[in-house]
Amino acid sequence: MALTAVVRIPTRALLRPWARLRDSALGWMEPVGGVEVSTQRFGSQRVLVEPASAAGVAVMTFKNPPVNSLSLELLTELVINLEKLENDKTFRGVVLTSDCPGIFSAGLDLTEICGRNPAHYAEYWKAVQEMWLRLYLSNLMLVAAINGACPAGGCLMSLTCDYRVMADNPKYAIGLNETLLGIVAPFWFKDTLVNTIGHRASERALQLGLLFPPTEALQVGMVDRLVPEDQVQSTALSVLAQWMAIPDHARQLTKNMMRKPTADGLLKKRDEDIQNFVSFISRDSIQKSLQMYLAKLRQKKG
Ligand SMILES: CCCCCC/C=C\CC(=O)SCCNC(=O)CCNC(=O)[C@H](O)C(C)(C)COP(=O)(O)OP(=O)(O)OC[C@H]1O[C@@H](n2cnc3c(N)ncnc32)[C@H](O)[C@@H]1OP(=O)(O)O
Repeated sequence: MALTAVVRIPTRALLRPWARLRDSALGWMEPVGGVEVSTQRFGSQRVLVEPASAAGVAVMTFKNPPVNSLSLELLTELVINLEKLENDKTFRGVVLTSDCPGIFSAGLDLTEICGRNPAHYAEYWKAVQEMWLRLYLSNLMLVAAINGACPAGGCLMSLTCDYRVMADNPKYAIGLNETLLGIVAPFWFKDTLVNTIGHRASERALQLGLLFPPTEALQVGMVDRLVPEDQVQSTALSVLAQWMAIPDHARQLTKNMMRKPTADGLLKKRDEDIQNFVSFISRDSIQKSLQMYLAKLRQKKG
């Protein structure tokens, strides 16, 4: 791929995300008898975080209607809230789920990668990388409660989790469908998929941009369990309860041993990956494909 666009990569957003967002984490920590414990709902506008009834577990719910697209704001809030959970040693596990009926996440926000300038593409891609790195290398046990459609970036987010529970509804599908939009899933999307379903299945899924209905997703290993829609979150919580029985230290070291080499692939060339993305996404032909895809989505209603 030609590396033509050279852009300045703004770092302010993700190095100090707190500086950009009004922190609405009221009630995050309450001093009780000199010990700080998390007691109530916190989070931010688009990412709600609620301690579950089981000790040590939180539910992180994405609320970015209509489709939980991964806007820059949502990505930033996700990273902030994850970091808060990581720093609060009372939490060991998190369920990730959606507040948008029938949709886990529609993936990257197409309005962030269409019709903007190179500096914006760079800032946005850095936020996507940051989301992936933080989730993929999280010390917390992460379980995705996939309660709806889960294409592209939404699928990637779920693949960073340690376990995936999906609603058994044939209307929903999950997969990395980038080629259908005329774009190419980056190597770290590919690596995450290969680590989950293996090389041959990934090769086919990525080339064809396959969106798997739940039964097929289970067969190929993209999700770990299917349950009726109203049991997705409770099942995710009971899976976490089983994982909690494993000593954290040993589990965390094992997770890191399994995942660090993949994450290092991106960490070693983050800036190059951003330059690649910016030069690819800025091409006229790619912008035209994305505009046509967005127009088709918008026309669906009309
Ligand atoms: C070298 C690097 C290369 C680049 C690598 C890029 C990597 C990742 C790619 C992505 O993640 S791109 C995003 C891919 N996502 C999709 O293909 C999903 C598209 N959306 C849908 O299929 C459907 O919207 C849905 C999620 C199945 C939901 O269907 P539903 O019928 O409930 O809702 P819609 O009417 O389709 O949509 C409502 C509303 O939302 C807008 N919208 C949908 N998806 C997106 C999105 N990803 N980004 C921004 N906006 C989105 C849709 O246009 C509608 O808008 P309005 O008409 O209400 O204005």
